[in-house]
Amino acid sequence: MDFMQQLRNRWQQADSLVCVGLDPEPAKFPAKFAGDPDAVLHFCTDIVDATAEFACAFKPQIAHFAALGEEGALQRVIAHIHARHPGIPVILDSKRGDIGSTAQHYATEAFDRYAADAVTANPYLGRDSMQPFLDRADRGVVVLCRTSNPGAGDLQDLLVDGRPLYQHVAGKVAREWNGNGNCALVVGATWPEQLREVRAIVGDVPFLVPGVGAQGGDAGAVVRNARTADGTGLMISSSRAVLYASRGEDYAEAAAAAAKALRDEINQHR
Ligand SMILES: O=c1ccn([C@@H]2O[C@H](COP(=O)(O)O)[C@@H](O)[C@H]2O)c(=O)[nH]1
Repeated sequence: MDFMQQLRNRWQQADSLVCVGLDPEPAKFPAKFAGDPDAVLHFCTDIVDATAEFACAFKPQIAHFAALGEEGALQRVIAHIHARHPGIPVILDSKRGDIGSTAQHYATEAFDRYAADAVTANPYLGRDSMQPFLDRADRGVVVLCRTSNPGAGDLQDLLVDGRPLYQHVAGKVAREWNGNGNCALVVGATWPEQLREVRAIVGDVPFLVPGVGAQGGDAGAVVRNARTADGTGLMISSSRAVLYASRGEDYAEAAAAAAKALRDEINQHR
């Protein structure tokens, strides 16, 4: 089943728009993982199993694994999600983008090496740099549009033909790059007004929305401004606020409670 169909099914079956981010930081792990050579793998799979019922997607962030030399753990975490929680799509957050011949290898990395269902991608090298991802019609391509960070506007807000650059990205993705229907957009929860504007440009294209939880975005405002007519269209992503809800022995239960609380808060506004 392709990424978009999996996502739609999951929105309905789990009644959830929550994406659980997997950003392992061993210094924040509970004490029981000290001395475990597979701590990253074990912590992440514990979190996955605890939060799966509340998740429409999981989003491992590649730098959090690669910086630790834990690419093997990333592969095994994704394999674990597919085996134990089939139907929950995995978005590899790697923000790739390069000339076409290199981008082809990034697509192979995300979809074949890691078996991700979707990947985040940086559009600023243009259409040819996105083509190897777009051509994988069964996989999702989640294009950076208006990111959640404080400096997002430095470049993304520059006016081009009277409109901010991020609006051009939104229009291009929705009208030119989405021939296979496999595109989504990253729009930060920290920018409710831009969420509303981008939704008006792109119709029902799904949004990956990081920035609730540790970055302070308002989940209710995200939903009110950016849901689609059927009350879906969003993958609202939280990493640290779920992963590190407790550093004690109850870390898995606390993560589950945080994911459930986010799901319930979101659903109040749908
Ligand atoms: O615009 C963006 C794009 C990606 N991210 C990533 O999402 C998570 C956010 O983590 P929190 O702990 O929930 O703040 C992280 O992996 C970022 O690399 C983003 O924050 N903003």
